[in-house]
Amino acid sequence: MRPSLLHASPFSTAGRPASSKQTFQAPKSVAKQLLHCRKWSLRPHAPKAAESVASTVIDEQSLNERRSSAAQAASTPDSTHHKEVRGATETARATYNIVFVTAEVAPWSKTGGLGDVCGSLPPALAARGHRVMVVSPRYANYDVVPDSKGPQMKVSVLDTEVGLYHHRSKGVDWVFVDHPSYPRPGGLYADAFGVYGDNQYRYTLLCLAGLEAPLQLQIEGSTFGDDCIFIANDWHAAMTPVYLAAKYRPGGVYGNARSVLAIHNLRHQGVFPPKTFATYGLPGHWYGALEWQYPPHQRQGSYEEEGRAVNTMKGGISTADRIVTVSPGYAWEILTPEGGWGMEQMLGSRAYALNGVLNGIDNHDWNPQHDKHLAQKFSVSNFSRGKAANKAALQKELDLPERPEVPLIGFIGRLDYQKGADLVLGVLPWLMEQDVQLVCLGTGDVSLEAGMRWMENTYPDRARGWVGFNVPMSHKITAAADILLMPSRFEPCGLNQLYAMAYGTVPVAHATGGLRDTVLPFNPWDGTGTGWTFSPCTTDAFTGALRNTLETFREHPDSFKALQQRGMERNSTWDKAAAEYETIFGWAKIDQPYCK
Ligand SMILES: Nc1ncnc2c1ncn2[C@@H]1O[C@H](COP(=O)(O)OP(=O)(O)O[C@H]2O[C@H](CO)[C@@H](O)[C@H](O)[C@H]2O)[C@@H](O)[C@H]1O
Repeated sequence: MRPSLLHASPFSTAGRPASSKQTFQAPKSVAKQLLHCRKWSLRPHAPKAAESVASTVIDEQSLNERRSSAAQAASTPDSTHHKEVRGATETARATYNIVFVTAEVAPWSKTGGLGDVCGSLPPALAARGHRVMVVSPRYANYDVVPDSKGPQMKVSVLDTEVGLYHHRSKGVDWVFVDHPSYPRPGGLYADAFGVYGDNQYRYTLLCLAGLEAPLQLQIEGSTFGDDCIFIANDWHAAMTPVYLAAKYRPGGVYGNARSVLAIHNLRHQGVFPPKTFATYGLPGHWYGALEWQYPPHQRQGSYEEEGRAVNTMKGGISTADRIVTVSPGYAWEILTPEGGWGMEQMLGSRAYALNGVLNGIDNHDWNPQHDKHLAQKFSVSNFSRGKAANKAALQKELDLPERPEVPLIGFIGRLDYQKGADLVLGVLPWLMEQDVQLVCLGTGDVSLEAGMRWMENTYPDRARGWVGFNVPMSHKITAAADILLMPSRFEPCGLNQLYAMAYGTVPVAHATGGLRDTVLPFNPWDGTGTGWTFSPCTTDAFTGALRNTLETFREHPDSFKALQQRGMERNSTWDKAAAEYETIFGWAKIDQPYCK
């Protein structure tokens, strides 16, 4: 029986459209006020005295210790410059201590692309000579960190204590934050009853642990020190730049550090009732940096009070030194009312600090030459045979007629508004008349899950709707399919089209965000392109693109094969993105901290 798992969606809260009354306190003026309140605590009572327990409370003694350990760390080889010889010219490339703070990291935790990126960009940066740490929750007893050893250290944050488990692989220091609130029988962020009520608390702990780990965790004889670049990923980590600006810098720590807010999806902003501001332990005058005012027609009532809320993503946008999104196209779209989810004006005010860097893909996990999930591995030199073997294996596994000549179409993704699964159901009646096979894998919205089951029941000889989150199956579909559907309404980058192209599968995608940046439309006249794009995002436009795709598949097999080959030859490695991130870190270091 096929699993019907309730997939945890990464929504703590939905993002909402623009406010006409934004109340944002200019960070620089805040910084001036903060000069007068350097000593303050995140919690009213004193830290625990136990030696192994470090504290986030900043007092003069701990400040001095931190200053000296930062100076010590600065003298370790990792934070010095190293030289790279390029031909006859010797150039110095700065290396950085980089700290990712993220709610998920593959292979340990993943509900979507955030996990993939945070599992594969850090090793790419480490391979370029940087010292890299990734701080993420320990949702389960990961086997890389045996329980018997216990956490390497404990740190006091807010009103509690978290353990830090360290594991080193791929040149990266993976730090898992241990706290009773992380492991849950449901998903990472939600269960059958909805999103967890304490997500704000859980991810505040993560941000603070992410700021403490570089200062306190001894790794191979030294800490990362306080000259770091923090990459705060999405709303879960967006309080990292806020704390850096409101708590650490005014306390004399992390003066040389910089923060980068990485926006993978602006729709999810981490919105909570205004009264919860008190739980952050921030001085009252920082409320304005987080406050968000919704106009009456956009209020949902669940989080706001008279339209007011604290919005963690807004806090990140208003305090981070730099902002990065996961494609250049999306960096532009979030400055528009259509793509900004209410943040377009805030982001517009920071446009000079905003860049788009296209995601790469993990060249080992998502490589048809090494993929352990495939019935037959293949490369660009033998992809026709390899894909045919994988197609036959998938048809057999899913009990579909084993027909090599029929176009096999795939869809993989969250079943929600963003991914346009409803558009797949919308084109279904037409598509099912075209003698094709369709295999969908996804989970999310209950009505769309029901739609998938209805599809399979209605077209048992040509459609399969697998409701669940299944990584091996996603690899098998990507390898076996001839065509992959990505009718996303918006797509900050999108990884499935990149995986598809690397596996010789031709994407048919809505021309939006990262999809427009990566899927070059097929041009039959000059033989260029790697797929089909369509716009507007309607079933008619989608049908038109699919009609062209199927006609090319059937009537012009050589053109289709050339399309597949061009996709496989496309360079999607992380190295290019890692180099672009380096440039941005350099810009961040040249500038003064945005909030100090
Ligand atoms: N049912 C299922 N079973 C198994 N695997 C499944 C699955 N559903 C999805 N996946 C996998 O999850 C990942 C989803 O990647 P996307 O790029 O679509 O990310 P997502 O929208 O979550 O993330 C956000 O962040 C990423 C990373 O920056 C951006 O690319 C993206 O546009 C943005 O919305 C892929 O690896 C996919 O194969």
